[in-house]
Amino acid sequence: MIEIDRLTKRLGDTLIVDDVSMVVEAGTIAVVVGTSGAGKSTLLRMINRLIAPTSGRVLIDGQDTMSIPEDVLRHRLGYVIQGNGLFPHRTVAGNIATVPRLLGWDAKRIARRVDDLMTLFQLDPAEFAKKYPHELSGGQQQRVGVARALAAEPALLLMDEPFGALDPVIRNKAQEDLLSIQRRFGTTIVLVTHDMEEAFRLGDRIAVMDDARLLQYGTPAELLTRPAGEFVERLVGTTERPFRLLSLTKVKDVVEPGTSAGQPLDAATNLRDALSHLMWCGRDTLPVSDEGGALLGRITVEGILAHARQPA
Ligand SMILES: Nc1ncnc2c1ncn2[C@@H]1O[C@H](COP(=O)(O)OP(=O)(O)OP(=O)(O)O)[C@@H](O)[C@H]1O
Repeated sequence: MIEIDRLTKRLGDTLIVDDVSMVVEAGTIAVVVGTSGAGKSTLLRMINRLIAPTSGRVLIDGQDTMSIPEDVLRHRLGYVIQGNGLFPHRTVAGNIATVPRLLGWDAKRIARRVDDLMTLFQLDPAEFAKKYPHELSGGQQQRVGVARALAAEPALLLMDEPFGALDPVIRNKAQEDLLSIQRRFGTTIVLVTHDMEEAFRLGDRIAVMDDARLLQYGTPAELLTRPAGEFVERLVGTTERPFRLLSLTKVKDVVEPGTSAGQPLDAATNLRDALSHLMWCGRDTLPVSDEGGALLGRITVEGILAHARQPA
């Protein structure tokens, strides 16, 4: 768990981060969004003490970070920066092995970990381990950047626009990879992004910053249904709001009794995808099944729209 307690950064007369408090529960993802220059990166860097706060504190699992030696802290907190920051003269394997080497892991354990991570990120070790960053595409470089940050199995991961340079298709894939890794290891993540779609997709909670201050910190549903003011409302997007709300609910939550013709939809599908699927197939209704294939009932366009009008 990360507790940010009245954290402030002042440079001269300018407040870069102004009295920000928020708690990131263990095993969850907090996404920080906001305008350019709002102080997001500075907030993130104060968590791992790359930037010293003017006042306030950060507690990690109850321990004040000021009482943890800086190098120990940085090894405990994985950190992924904009544009990946890979070492150009180290191979892919060498880059991923950086922190485990610093921590003195034995060679076998490092090799196994590098191999596992490369496989997880769909970079075939036989093909990529000995390549250098400049021989990779932008998307592959970013995946190596995330793999490197995860190498020493940090319980906490700080990510500053980690997928900023990726095109939309690879970006989706990278987000999926991150979510599956986060679920597998129960990693606690603080991620900064400009992309509201990304925030809604990844965030258990979203922090909205503007002009050095934290305007709201809440679940995606809270931001959509109870925005704390006009700025948050505009940022979460008035026109996309019904669709964002739909993407927060699963088919299993609005399944109706009854049967229907057609190929069943998986109950874990979100309502936004379900609606576009129904429209694509030109149907008003489809059966719903669980992951084992057992039929649970049906979903209707009418039921989805009723939910969009009246979110739970
Ligand atoms: N070392 C510094 N000296 C002077 N000003 C700084 C310094 N570091 C940051 N700032 C200013 O503080 C403000 C916040 O910067 P920060 O990078 O935290 O914002 P951000 O929300 O991450 O922005 P972006 O989304 O553009 O990356 C900016 O106006 C920036 O110019």
